[in-house]
Amino acid sequence: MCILSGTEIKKQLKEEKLIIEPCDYANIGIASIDLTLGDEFRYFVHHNGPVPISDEAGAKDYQKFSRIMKCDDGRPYFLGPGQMCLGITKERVQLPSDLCALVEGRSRFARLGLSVHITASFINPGSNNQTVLEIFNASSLTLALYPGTKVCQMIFMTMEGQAHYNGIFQDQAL
Ligand SMILES: Nc1ccn([C@H]2C[C@H](O)[C@@H](COP(=O)(O)OP(=O)(O)OP(=O)(O)O)O2)c(=O)n1
Repeated sequence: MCILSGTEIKKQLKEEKLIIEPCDYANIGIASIDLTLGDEFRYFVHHNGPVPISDEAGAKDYQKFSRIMKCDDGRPYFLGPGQMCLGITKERVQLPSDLCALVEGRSRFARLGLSVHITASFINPGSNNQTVLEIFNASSLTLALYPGTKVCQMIFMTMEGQAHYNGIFQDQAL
């Protein structure tokens, strides 16, 4: 396994091996690219009874217990202490079959208690989608999430062998 440097990320983007849309080259760091927060958030609503965690749970199951809020015109989404919501990156990332990726937070926001995923950091080779973020506020403060913020970073790794994701989250919406 090898992590791509910023220079290698730019090279693969120029060769259109790796596709990120829209792509701002200024967001490429020394070994990752920052991705920005889209303007839709999914929050959970009260539900009577337990929600099953089982292999039969489909991609749409969590949507039954939730609602979408759109935050346009520069308005933030307010995430209270201990609350969780789903967000989605503005960028669509298309990985070739010999690259996989990790989505991770940025240190400056982690220090404020913001987690951009809850134990789901892995992006499969061949994935082609906007990344859904399982955002959690671990602090005692209310956090204001602004669409367009470079909220997370993606790290790219080469595969030993090739594989192509074609699962339920391919081409997903929030
Ligand atoms: N924070 C994350 C993590 C993953 N994904 C997307 C990209 C991954 O390629 C895809 C599948 O991820 P997992 O394999 O972790 O998910 P599941 O095991 O639930 O789904 P599947 O059965 O399709 O593998 O979901 C995402 O949008 N946001």
